[in-house]
Amino acid sequence: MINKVVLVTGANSGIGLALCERLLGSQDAEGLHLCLACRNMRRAHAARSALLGAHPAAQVTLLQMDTSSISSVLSAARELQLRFNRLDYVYLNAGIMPNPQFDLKAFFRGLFSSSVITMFATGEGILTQKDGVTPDGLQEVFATNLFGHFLLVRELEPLICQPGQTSQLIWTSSSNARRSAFSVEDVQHRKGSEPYSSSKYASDLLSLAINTRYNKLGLYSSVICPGFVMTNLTYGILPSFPAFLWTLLMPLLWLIRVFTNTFTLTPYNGAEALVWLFNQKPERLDPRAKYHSLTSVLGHSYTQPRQVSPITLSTFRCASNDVAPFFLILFPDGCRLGHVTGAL
Ligand SMILES: NC(=O)C1=CN([C@@H]2O[C@H](COP(=O)(O)OP(=O)(O)OC[C@H]3O[C@@H](n4cnc5c(N)ncnc54)[C@H](OP(=O)(O)O)[C@@H]3O)[C@@H](O)[C@H]2O)C=CC1
Ligand SMILES: CC(C)=CCC[C@@H](C)[C@H]1CC[C@H]2C3=C(CC[C@]12C)[C@@]1(C)CCC(=O)C[C@@H]1CC3
Repeated sequence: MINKVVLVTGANSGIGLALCERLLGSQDAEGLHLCLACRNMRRAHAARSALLGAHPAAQVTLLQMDTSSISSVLSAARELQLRFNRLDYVYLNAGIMPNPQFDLKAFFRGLFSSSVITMFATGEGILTQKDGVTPDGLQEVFATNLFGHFLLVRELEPLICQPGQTSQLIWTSSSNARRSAFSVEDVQHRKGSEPYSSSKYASDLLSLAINTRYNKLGLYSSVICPGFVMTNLTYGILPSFPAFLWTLLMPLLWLIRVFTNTFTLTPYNGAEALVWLFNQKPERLDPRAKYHSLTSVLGHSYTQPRQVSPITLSTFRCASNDVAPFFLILFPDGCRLGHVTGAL
């Protein structure tokens, strides 16, 4: 019997896969149906086999979905409506940071500056990316990390906004999300060099907007920060730095935990806040909090809500006028897909 249906995007590796493992290993696993939404079916099958290897009785199904493609998201949403009559949790986790450029000079300057801890906690000032354009004509990072997920949410309304039932959306955001990287004049960050940071900030805003509009329909949205986790995404930041060198650096990375609890490092620890939210009553959550996966010096992982920082909050209030057009783009009444993409 199915009690809860959980959809996870980007579930075939890293934090998404660790989340699936942890959910299946938890006490509430009975009656859980996990649907892994992945763009690459070969990797999706490998992930499913690994999960079933450890939990042979688990209900794990696969769904092909490329969040950067409008047609793929639309057909995945249609397929979900055929397969399920409700979705209890939707983890919007798939994400990319393409062609990252690591500024070594800025890194060494940062090491000897007062902002060293912020640099390690957020990667601020040392990372830029070169974005591409998808066949739909959208910016790749924006389309993958934000827009495809937003479109999915809109298309899944019949499954996630049902009378007498609550559903949760949980976004994997980032400590790299920065207000200053986001502009309503350039929502997709076409002109800048930090599309990743911008897309993650936009997901924080979008989650707030979703709560304003959908809470009355029983749909709740939260954002989490997994911390700094060693995954394919982070290995890509220093491509000339082979994985075994990262392994050699592990003692140093553990040591850095003395200064910042954001070095969660393993996908298991990074998934902490995602698992924590699974067990919460969404009505009791603070919609303005960001839930952080943190790990102590001794390796104990825990979840901590952090209010959106005062700077961001006050900027958000001051910026409510310039943020409004962003929401208008996202939530025009009776909006049709063509209007949304056309407006962008
Ligand atoms: N690692 C870290 O330190 C941090 C990560 N995050 C966020 O965590 C999330 C998970 O990343 P992480 O586990 O680190 O990295 P991984 O690269 O291991 O996982 C990313 C997942 O997203 C999938 N994905 C990428 N593009 C698409 C697409 N177009 N359609 C569908 N799926 C896609 C990947 O699939 P495929 O295998 O096919 O590439 C993969 O399954 C991301 O949103 C990332 O931004 C946030 C903060 C820190
Ligand atoms: C000693 C040593 C070699 C440390 C690693 C330095 C940097 C490569 C990392 C320090 C902080 C990291 C970080 C990220 C990437 C790698 C670092 C810059 C992210 C930006 C990865 C993606 C995110 O969403 C947030 C991460 C914040 C911290």
